[in-house]
Amino acid sequence: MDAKLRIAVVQMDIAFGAPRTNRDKVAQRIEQAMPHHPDVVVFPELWDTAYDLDRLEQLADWEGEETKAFLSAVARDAGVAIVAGSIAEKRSDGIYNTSFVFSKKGDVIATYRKAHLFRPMEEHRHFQAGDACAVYRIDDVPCATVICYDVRFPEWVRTAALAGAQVLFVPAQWPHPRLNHWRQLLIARAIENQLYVVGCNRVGTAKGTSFCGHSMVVDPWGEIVCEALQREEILIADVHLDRVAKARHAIPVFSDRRPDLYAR
Ligand SMILES: NC(=O)CCC(=O)C(=O)O
Repeated sequence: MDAKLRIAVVQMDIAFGAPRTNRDKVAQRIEQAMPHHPDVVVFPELWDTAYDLDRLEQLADWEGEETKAFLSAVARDAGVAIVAGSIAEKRSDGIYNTSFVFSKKGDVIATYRKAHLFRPMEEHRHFQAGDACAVYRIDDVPCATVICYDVRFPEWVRTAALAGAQVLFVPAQWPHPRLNHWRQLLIARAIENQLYVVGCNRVGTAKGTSFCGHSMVVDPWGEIVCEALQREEILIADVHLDRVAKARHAIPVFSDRRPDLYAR
């Protein structure tokens, strides 16, 4: 049987350094998405604090406790899974750019910490890098998350694909003037790994940086299923796993790989 997921991609502006305001907005957006009956709702990168890096120490959520309490209740009450973009998570060894995933029952089913820190935006001065790929299941569909700059690393996305992911979520705060990179990279990762890619970017400006939106869902053949403009929007898309199987059957990239030839 064709496994299917209905995904709501929430493209939104993020209030700078204001987690409470942003939490309220996230709850509102879930309410707005629910009449479309999504199985999963996805949010952008650092939707709680934005890039308020100077105040990150005071704003970061200790072990994600507040975020988990909040989103676990929202997911359970609404009966929807949540790929919670990412938040600033404080831990004993530093602050991480962390994505939690919640099941429809409100359980935390995955934790992914951004592995590649984006130096042009000073991430390396404020965050610790994660070092583990996370593959998880939403309604039996194998999914993975990478965060924004991570998508520039084909080896990392391949790691998730080899671990079984068939839907890849990419929460982001991707700015101009690299809209073209954002779009092309999402499409390239979908084609080369023959999986769905769900990019969820923010819009708005912060400290003179303008974020380019254009969240999109790309199918395993590299076709754009839907794409947002540069404004607040909720995209709704159905992903069908039989399309992953068909693409992989038509061009057997995974069985034709030659890892013996590839540099590490
Ligand atoms: N938040 C980020 O990781 C930004 C990545 C980015 O802009 C890029 O060009 O890569």
